[in-house]
Amino acid sequence: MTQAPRAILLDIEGTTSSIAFVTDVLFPYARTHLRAFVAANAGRVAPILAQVPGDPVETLLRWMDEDRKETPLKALQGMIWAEGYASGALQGHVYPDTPDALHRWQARGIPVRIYSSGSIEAQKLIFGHSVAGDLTPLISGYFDMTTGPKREAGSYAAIAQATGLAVGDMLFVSDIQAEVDAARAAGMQALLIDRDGRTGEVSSLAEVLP
Ligand SMILES: CSCCC(=O)C(=O)COP(=O)(O)O
Ligand SMILES: [Mg+2]
Repeated sequence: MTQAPRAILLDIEGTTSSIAFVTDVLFPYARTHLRAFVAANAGRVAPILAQVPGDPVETLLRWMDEDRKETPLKALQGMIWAEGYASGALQGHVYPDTPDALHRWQARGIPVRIYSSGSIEAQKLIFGHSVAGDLTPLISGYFDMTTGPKREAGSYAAIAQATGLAVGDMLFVSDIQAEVDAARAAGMQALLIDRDGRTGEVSSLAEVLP
């Protein structure tokens, strides 16, 4: 029998927040502001651009078109979004059941952590400036691709080790089957969420440890 999870690990895009917010709002915002941001912040972005082959800006634009989960791209997107959130141009989308679930799990003493392709800075921004207010006090930790790719079992083992929990005590929720499969291959509990209610094991976080 599967034991009750002692901690929860959540994906963002398609899980806590809508895919449309990421693809139709966040990604275009970063694309539109990339050139001006790089020009205005040459010193700050130099270490990031040094990790990008070829003409860095052209490569970053191509990576954006291909939705590549490259660490330098994710770092730069996070820096550009920071300005958007600070100015009020961006507000992080979360489904209404997301803050409800975070409060419910906190009341039960179940810590919640995030694992997303977005940089840790970008993760803190979407929850810190969300449509439901600042949700960061309800989140115990953040993991991004610097821990490892989301479709590799080793990443989930590394997250469990970093949190000091047995991997089987954690429950991961994601809208991507390959991520759920990787978590299960590591021995983590996992649930596939489909916000459209078609193919997932759940369609809302209200169904996760209700
Ligand atoms: C932190 S919000 C932006 C998410 C992002 O950049 C992305 O590529 C989607 O990542 P996820 O792993 O949450 O599906
Ligand atoms: Mg996702």
